[in-house]
Amino acid sequence: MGVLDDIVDGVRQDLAERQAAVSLDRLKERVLHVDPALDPLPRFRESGVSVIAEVKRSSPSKGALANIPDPAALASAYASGGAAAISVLTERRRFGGSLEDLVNVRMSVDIPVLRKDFIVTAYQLFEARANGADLALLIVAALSDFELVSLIERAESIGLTPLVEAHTEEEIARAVDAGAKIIGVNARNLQTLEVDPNTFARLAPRIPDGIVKIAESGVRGPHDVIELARHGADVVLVGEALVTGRDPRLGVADLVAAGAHPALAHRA
Ligand SMILES: O=C(O)c1ccccc1NCC(=O)[C@H](O)[C@H](O)COP(=O)(O)O
Repeated sequence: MGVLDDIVDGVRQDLAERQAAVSLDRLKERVLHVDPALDPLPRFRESGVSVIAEVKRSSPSKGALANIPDPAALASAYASGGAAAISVLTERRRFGGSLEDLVNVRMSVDIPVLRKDFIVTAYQLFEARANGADLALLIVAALSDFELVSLIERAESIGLTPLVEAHTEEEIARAVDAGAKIIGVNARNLQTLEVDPNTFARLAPRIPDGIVKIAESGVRGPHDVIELARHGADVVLVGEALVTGRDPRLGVADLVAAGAHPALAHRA
């Protein structure tokens, strides 16, 4: 069993417990009363590279990364540094996250918030929206074509914007065919955990114009942002470099400044 399958297995076990505690009908009711979702697309389509800054405590590849006692304070710092959105890892077993983190971050910022998790059922989408998420991650490698299409449709029907993640040429094609409006190219192979920094440059030309292109994983600093922008990235999603860096606000501000560099005005 690869790492991704192992993670999804644990996610399904935790999910069964939550489903036993809170019915889908109860979640649907909560979704009706939550504030409308924010649309991230206009910001992602602005000139310059947008930054999605991640709340990430630990990971399967690196173990413990950062003690984050107050995710809301971290998210506020990211927002004041100019982040376009916040990513919150809500998976518990391998990333140390929770839906509580999502709620706390939601209450602390007025920019879009992504639920970054291993979503395999509509129930998790309702959970995401009920707890204030504006976007939800859908990982192509974890889903059949039928599941991907139906989860995209379900997400959109409740106001969530799906970020569809791919790591290979074939997964990009599946994401495009499923109707993704935002595709994240993850440089990390989720079965082996290896990060190949050339993944975005190799796969971005496969993504049709009009679809927002996000470069995910392994972004270490401003130089990487400039390189990814040259290859057509609209957005970068950064976790480890920010949570292990010296100052989250300045860390984001440096990435935003790199992505706004005038030399990138005519980027691919
Ligand atoms: O980060 C991991 O080790 C990981 C392993 C298996 C599945 C997902 C994983 N990470 C989730 C992410 O996609 C990253 O947190 C995100 O792209 C940010 O990456 P980084 O900037 O390299 O922390």
